[in-house]
Amino acid sequence: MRFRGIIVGTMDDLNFWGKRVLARVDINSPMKDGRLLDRSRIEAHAKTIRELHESGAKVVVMAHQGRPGGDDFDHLEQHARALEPLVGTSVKFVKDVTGPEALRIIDSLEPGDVLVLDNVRLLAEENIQAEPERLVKTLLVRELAPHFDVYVGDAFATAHRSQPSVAGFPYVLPSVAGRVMESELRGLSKVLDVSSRSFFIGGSKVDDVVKVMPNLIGKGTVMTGGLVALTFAKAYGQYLGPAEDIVKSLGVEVIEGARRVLEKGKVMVPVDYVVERPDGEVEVQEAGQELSGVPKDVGPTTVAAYRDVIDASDAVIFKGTAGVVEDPRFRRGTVALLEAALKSGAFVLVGGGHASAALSWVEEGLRKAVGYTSTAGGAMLYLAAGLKMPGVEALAYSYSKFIARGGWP
Ligand SMILES: Nc1ncnc2c1ncn2[C@@H]1O[C@H](COP(=O)(O)OP(=O)(O)OP(=O)(O)O)[C@@H](O)[C@H]1O
Ligand SMILES: O=C(O)[C@H](O)COP(=O)(O)O
Repeated sequence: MRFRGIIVGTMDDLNFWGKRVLARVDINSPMKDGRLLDRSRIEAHAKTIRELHESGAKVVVMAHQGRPGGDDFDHLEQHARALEPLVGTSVKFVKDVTGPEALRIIDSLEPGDVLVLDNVRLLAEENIQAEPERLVKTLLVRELAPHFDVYVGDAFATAHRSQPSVAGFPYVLPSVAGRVMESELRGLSKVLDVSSRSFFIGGSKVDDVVKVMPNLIGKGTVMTGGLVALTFAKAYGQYLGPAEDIVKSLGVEVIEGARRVLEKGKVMVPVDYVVERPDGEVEVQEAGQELSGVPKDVGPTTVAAYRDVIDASDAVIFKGTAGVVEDPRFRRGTVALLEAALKSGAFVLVGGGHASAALSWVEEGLRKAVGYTSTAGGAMLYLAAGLKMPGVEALAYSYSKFIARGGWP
């Protein structure tokens, strides 16, 4: 398939019967207290895994959950259990990635078997980002690649990361796009190039947002929520009270990056917050004043201001959440903004694990008005900003090196 001037192979290009397939998917899901809060990514990628199983491949699933040190950093056993009914066969799980136990099971698989490896980010080197020449030298690639015939790159939501599991294997194995990767590339390239659009960008991955924002300024009004909003409020010189330390913990380079974005153009920040006081009580407070607690959602006046922008847009691109949605007390801003977008008649694109999960809290009749739901938040923004996606570039390289030349073993 062609995508923005490059060609990547798809699963239609290969016969998988009896082949050892390493399928990198993105089933990184919202979790709280060790429990999965949402399974939409698992459901999305199950289609790719099921097709490989039914094609008689020996399927090994590689994925991550969370980031080291994060509350949602966990094993993938629950994910393997959740996949089983969706894939239609028993799913093996091994609490290992490149160790002897994993390799023993990989080498013993029969056609149609499915094995899920443990969280690939348990390996320190998976958490680096580097050029392909460095990625192919990692232990992860060197240990696993010899046990496989083909790599299926399905982790579109992680394709903006130049990490070994995402952008290393296609340089040493014949590789094609999985069904999620294929549909996201086809779907998003259609919906991202619309005229009058606005962006709601929230959530906690401020480093990603600050990186792509310079390319979004001028492409539509940007409304912010979550930690992204607090960072830009700080960059505007707002005093955040108890939230000062939270923003400072993101790092000086992130705040400086936000300031550089504001030199290129303005972004909208909340005019009121829902704060959680030290005594646990919740109240709405105006921005800019001495906050009595940590801001954990946007307030009603902000929703009203953002609604005016949304109503004037032909398309609204939604990434991240307005509040700490793991806590039901801080979901109102996100749900209200999603409902405003869905009622506005604009084309609504919702991207990301938590943002897509938030759709489930919107009343069902309204939910149907969503124009496109992407498994990716950050990666979708990279695409909207026209930035390179290492995971897609790697698949394009593999197509030219292996697939196009009939290099399929
Ligand atoms: N004010 C806030 N303070 C702290 N965390 C916040 C705040 N608002 C939102 N968050 C956190 O942001 C996270 C959701 O943002 P995130 O950027 O991960 O969105 P996403 O839709 O999952 O996109 P992606 O797919 O890129 O991860 C949630 O875990 C939520 O708790
Ligand atoms: O949820 C996501 O955005 C993807 O799984 C990538 O996760 P990351 O931002 O921790 O790399």
